[in-house]
Amino acid sequence: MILRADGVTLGYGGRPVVHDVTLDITEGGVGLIGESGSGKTTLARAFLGLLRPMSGTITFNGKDLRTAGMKAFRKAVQPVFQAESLDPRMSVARSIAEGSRDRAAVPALMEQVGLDPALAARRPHQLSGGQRQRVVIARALAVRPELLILDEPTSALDVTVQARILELLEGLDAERLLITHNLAVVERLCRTSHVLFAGRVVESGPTGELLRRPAHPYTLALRDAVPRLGGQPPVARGRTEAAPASEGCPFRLRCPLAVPECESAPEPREVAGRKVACHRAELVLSA
Ligand SMILES: Nc1ncnc2c1ncn2[C@@H]1O[C@H](COP(=O)(O)OP(=O)(O)OP(=O)(O)O)[C@@H](O)[C@H]1O
Repeated sequence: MILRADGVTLGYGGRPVVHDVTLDITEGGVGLIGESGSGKTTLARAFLGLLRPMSGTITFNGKDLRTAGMKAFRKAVQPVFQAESLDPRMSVARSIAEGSRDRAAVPALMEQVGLDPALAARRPHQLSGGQRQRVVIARALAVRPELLILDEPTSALDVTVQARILELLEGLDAERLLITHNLAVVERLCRTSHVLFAGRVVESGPTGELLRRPAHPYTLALRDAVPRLGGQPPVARGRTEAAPASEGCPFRLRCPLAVPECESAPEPREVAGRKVACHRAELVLSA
């Protein structure tokens, strides 16, 4: 299964919020990382066929989503959204079988995601947060998808429950596209990551390397904003509140390394095994 965005621009009411994104969903998990408002969910909605590109194409097995057989696509690509999306009036069993219409498969699916089948008659409010998230995952798995699109699947959960859900997700056969601002989660579930800033992919590459040795100052800022247990508080780099620049490099008003050259938009280029849109990538790598 191949899902690909090619030069995709997305927006609402004619106003673009994601610009010219090209990326493939490759094996081993793909992460979309970026702060709130960077366009992660918008891109995920387009990959689910829920939002049409203003320009560019999304292809599924080589066919434009606009003309691909939507029935096969809807089965192959399933969303795993936050547990709050469960219908409060539906029992666990009904929620899980909603897409597949196969009630007989429910007990096995519940066991697969670590839920006691005895909970089948409960409503969402009678479950813990972790149990609700398992229902959401079982519901997606019910149609045997090839790709799961996960939007912050663990962010509402406490750390120990989060760890168990991550274990469950790691063990599934389906490929995954994961949206998160949690770098530890993306490192665990995604071999490849794309960092979004202001609706643009600013850096792409192998997740581990990208986080250990960022080449874009925004990736560096994201990584250093993660408080480390027992470590120093994060150092504020640049002006963290500045709005994205509308011309040139969008990050330049926040960037501590910006130079006049950054007033012209950087083209993505290959540097140290990843793709990065920054005039100063070599300097960032040597930091
Ligand atoms: N339905 C909508 N109508 C108009 N603008 C929208 C809509 N949904 C999102 N936007 C805008 O699109 C931009 C990207 O939003 P998006 O939800 O994709 O970001 P995100 O990275 O997923 O953020 P978060 O992590 O907070 O979910 C934001 O500026 C947002 O205000």
